[in-house]
Amino acid sequence: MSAPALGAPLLELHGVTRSVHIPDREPLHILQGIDLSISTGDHVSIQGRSGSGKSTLLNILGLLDVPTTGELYFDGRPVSSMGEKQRAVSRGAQVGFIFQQFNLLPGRTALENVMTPLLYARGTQFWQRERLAARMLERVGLGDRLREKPHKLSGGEQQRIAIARALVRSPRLILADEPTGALDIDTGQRVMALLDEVALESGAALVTITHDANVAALAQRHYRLGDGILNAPELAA
Ligand SMILES: Nc1ncnc2c1ncn2[C@@H]1O[C@H](COP(=O)(O)OP(=O)(O)OP(=O)(O)O)[C@@H](O)[C@H]1O
Repeated sequence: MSAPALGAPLLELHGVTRSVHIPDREPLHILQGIDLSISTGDHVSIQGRSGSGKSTLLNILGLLDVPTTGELYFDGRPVSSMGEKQRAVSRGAQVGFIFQQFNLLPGRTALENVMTPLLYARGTQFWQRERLAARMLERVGLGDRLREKPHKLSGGEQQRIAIARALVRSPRLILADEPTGALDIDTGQRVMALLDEVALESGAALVTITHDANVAALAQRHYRLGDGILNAPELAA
């Protein structure tokens, strides 16, 4: 399959809600009718207070969870028509995740960590996994630390390994959940600049979830989530 043109819609949400039912209590309506369109090459940020539903939305965007009502189209395909297995396959091939606490495997080297998503890949990606992982680590400036284990590296370096791991399968969508939350301000800014650059270079869409207004402001479109509703975007200056 050839790569999609930049600017083509990758994710479309129409009236997406998410509610949870807790025994003996009123249902909790976490997301209340989200409309959102994200294209390849976009960098979108979503800012919101703790408990506003950011992780719930991220789980839906990343095919980890499904809307209660409404529809999510991933690459033109309604997610409601996909079974759990199909969602898992699409997620593995098309979505890269970056977390606040890096979530690296502690006993494994930088290279082994970045190779992990390729263990489930098929064809060339599988056979060339060591070369692809080394190339990604070089791209994030860690070409000389391939055999290092995470505990020997700084927070910023660990997050760069996580970026390499998220990008190694050339996903169409990168979801970053508080990517600078465990870093100091300067390191966080450098890591975000790198993430922005490598995402753009790969043609992926980048969605950054953050509490931090400075991190949010790096995106082309900046949304706020509050009371389960997504506001109209603020465009970057
Ligand atoms: N499965 C669940 N059962 C009960 N309540 C839930 C469930 N999932 C989420 N919630 C509640 O829904 C609200 C939104 O949760 P969510 O984790 O999406 O918020 P968030 O914006 O990511 O918060 P934070 O920034 O603190 O991580 C919270 O009040 C949370 O307690």
